[in-house]
Amino acid sequence: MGAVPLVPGRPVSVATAPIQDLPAVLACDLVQRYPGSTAAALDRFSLQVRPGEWYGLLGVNGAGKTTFISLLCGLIRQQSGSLLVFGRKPNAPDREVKQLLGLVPQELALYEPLTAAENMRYFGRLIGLAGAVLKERIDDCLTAVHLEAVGDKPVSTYSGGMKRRLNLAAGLLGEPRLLVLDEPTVGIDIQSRQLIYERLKHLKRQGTTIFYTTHYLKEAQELCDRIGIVDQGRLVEEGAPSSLLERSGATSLDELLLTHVGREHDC
Ligand SMILES: Nc1ncnc2c1ncn2[C@@H]1O[C@H](COP(=O)(O)OP(=O)(O)OP(=O)(O)O)[C@@H](O)[C@H]1O
Repeated sequence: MGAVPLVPGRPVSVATAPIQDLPAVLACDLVQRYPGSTAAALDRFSLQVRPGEWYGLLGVNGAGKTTFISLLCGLIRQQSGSLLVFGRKPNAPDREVKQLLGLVPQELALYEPLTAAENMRYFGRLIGLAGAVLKERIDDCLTAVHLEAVGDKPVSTYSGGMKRRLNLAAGLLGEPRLLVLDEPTVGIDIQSRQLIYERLKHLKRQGTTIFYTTHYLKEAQELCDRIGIVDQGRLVEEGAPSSLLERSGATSLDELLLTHVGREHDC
């Protein structure tokens, strides 16, 4: 593998570099088009996420956030450009990157008739966990999202907020270095949202890199180290929330986001 520039002018070799010296995400000139679509879902899209950073990708519906996350997690085939996660290609056959990455998808990926613990066992086995280690990870992750007391209940009996928390717990099973969350708190009350954010803050303190999308812009402003704004598949703004606002003169991220999107969009 080649050299990946983390700091301009200071390339590091992927083969020998410790994970923490590599960009968590390095995307260059991605172009992605769905079959039958005239407009590109991603249009020369580039961004870099530093290890240990909390990066928020914001944009209106249809801007391209989920498409980028799908590429990042190797869920769709990359058409053009380059993309590396800690120096590794997301869809490399050795699946090494899968051990570095945890995904909390927008759509709940849970089996309703199974209990929370059974769901976790299933997902844990998919990423190669087994035996006592798997049991310990399940206990830890259910406790982390305050579901340990109801782990033996079928998911069909859970509230929406509990399902969201279980979705997060499943993404934490492999102790990922990069946690990717696509609208992790959509449609849940402030209490469950708070719980999820507390857990994410804890993970960040431990060095986990967090990449997330949200429509809760006030929270993104408070939580993220840096924010990128995507519009019609292009990254149109990027920076620390405070400097973005200072630079643009906007009073909030909502206002800033609206200055970047075409009037035909709905938010
Ligand atoms: N499977 C698909 N087939 C065809 N077009 C798609 C598909 N998935 C997404 N698109 C289109 O690609 C563009 C980007 O969609 P994407 O889901 O990445 O946006 P998003 O920013 O995640 O939106 P949201 O905030 O609503 O989740 C949109 O124009 C969308 O209609």
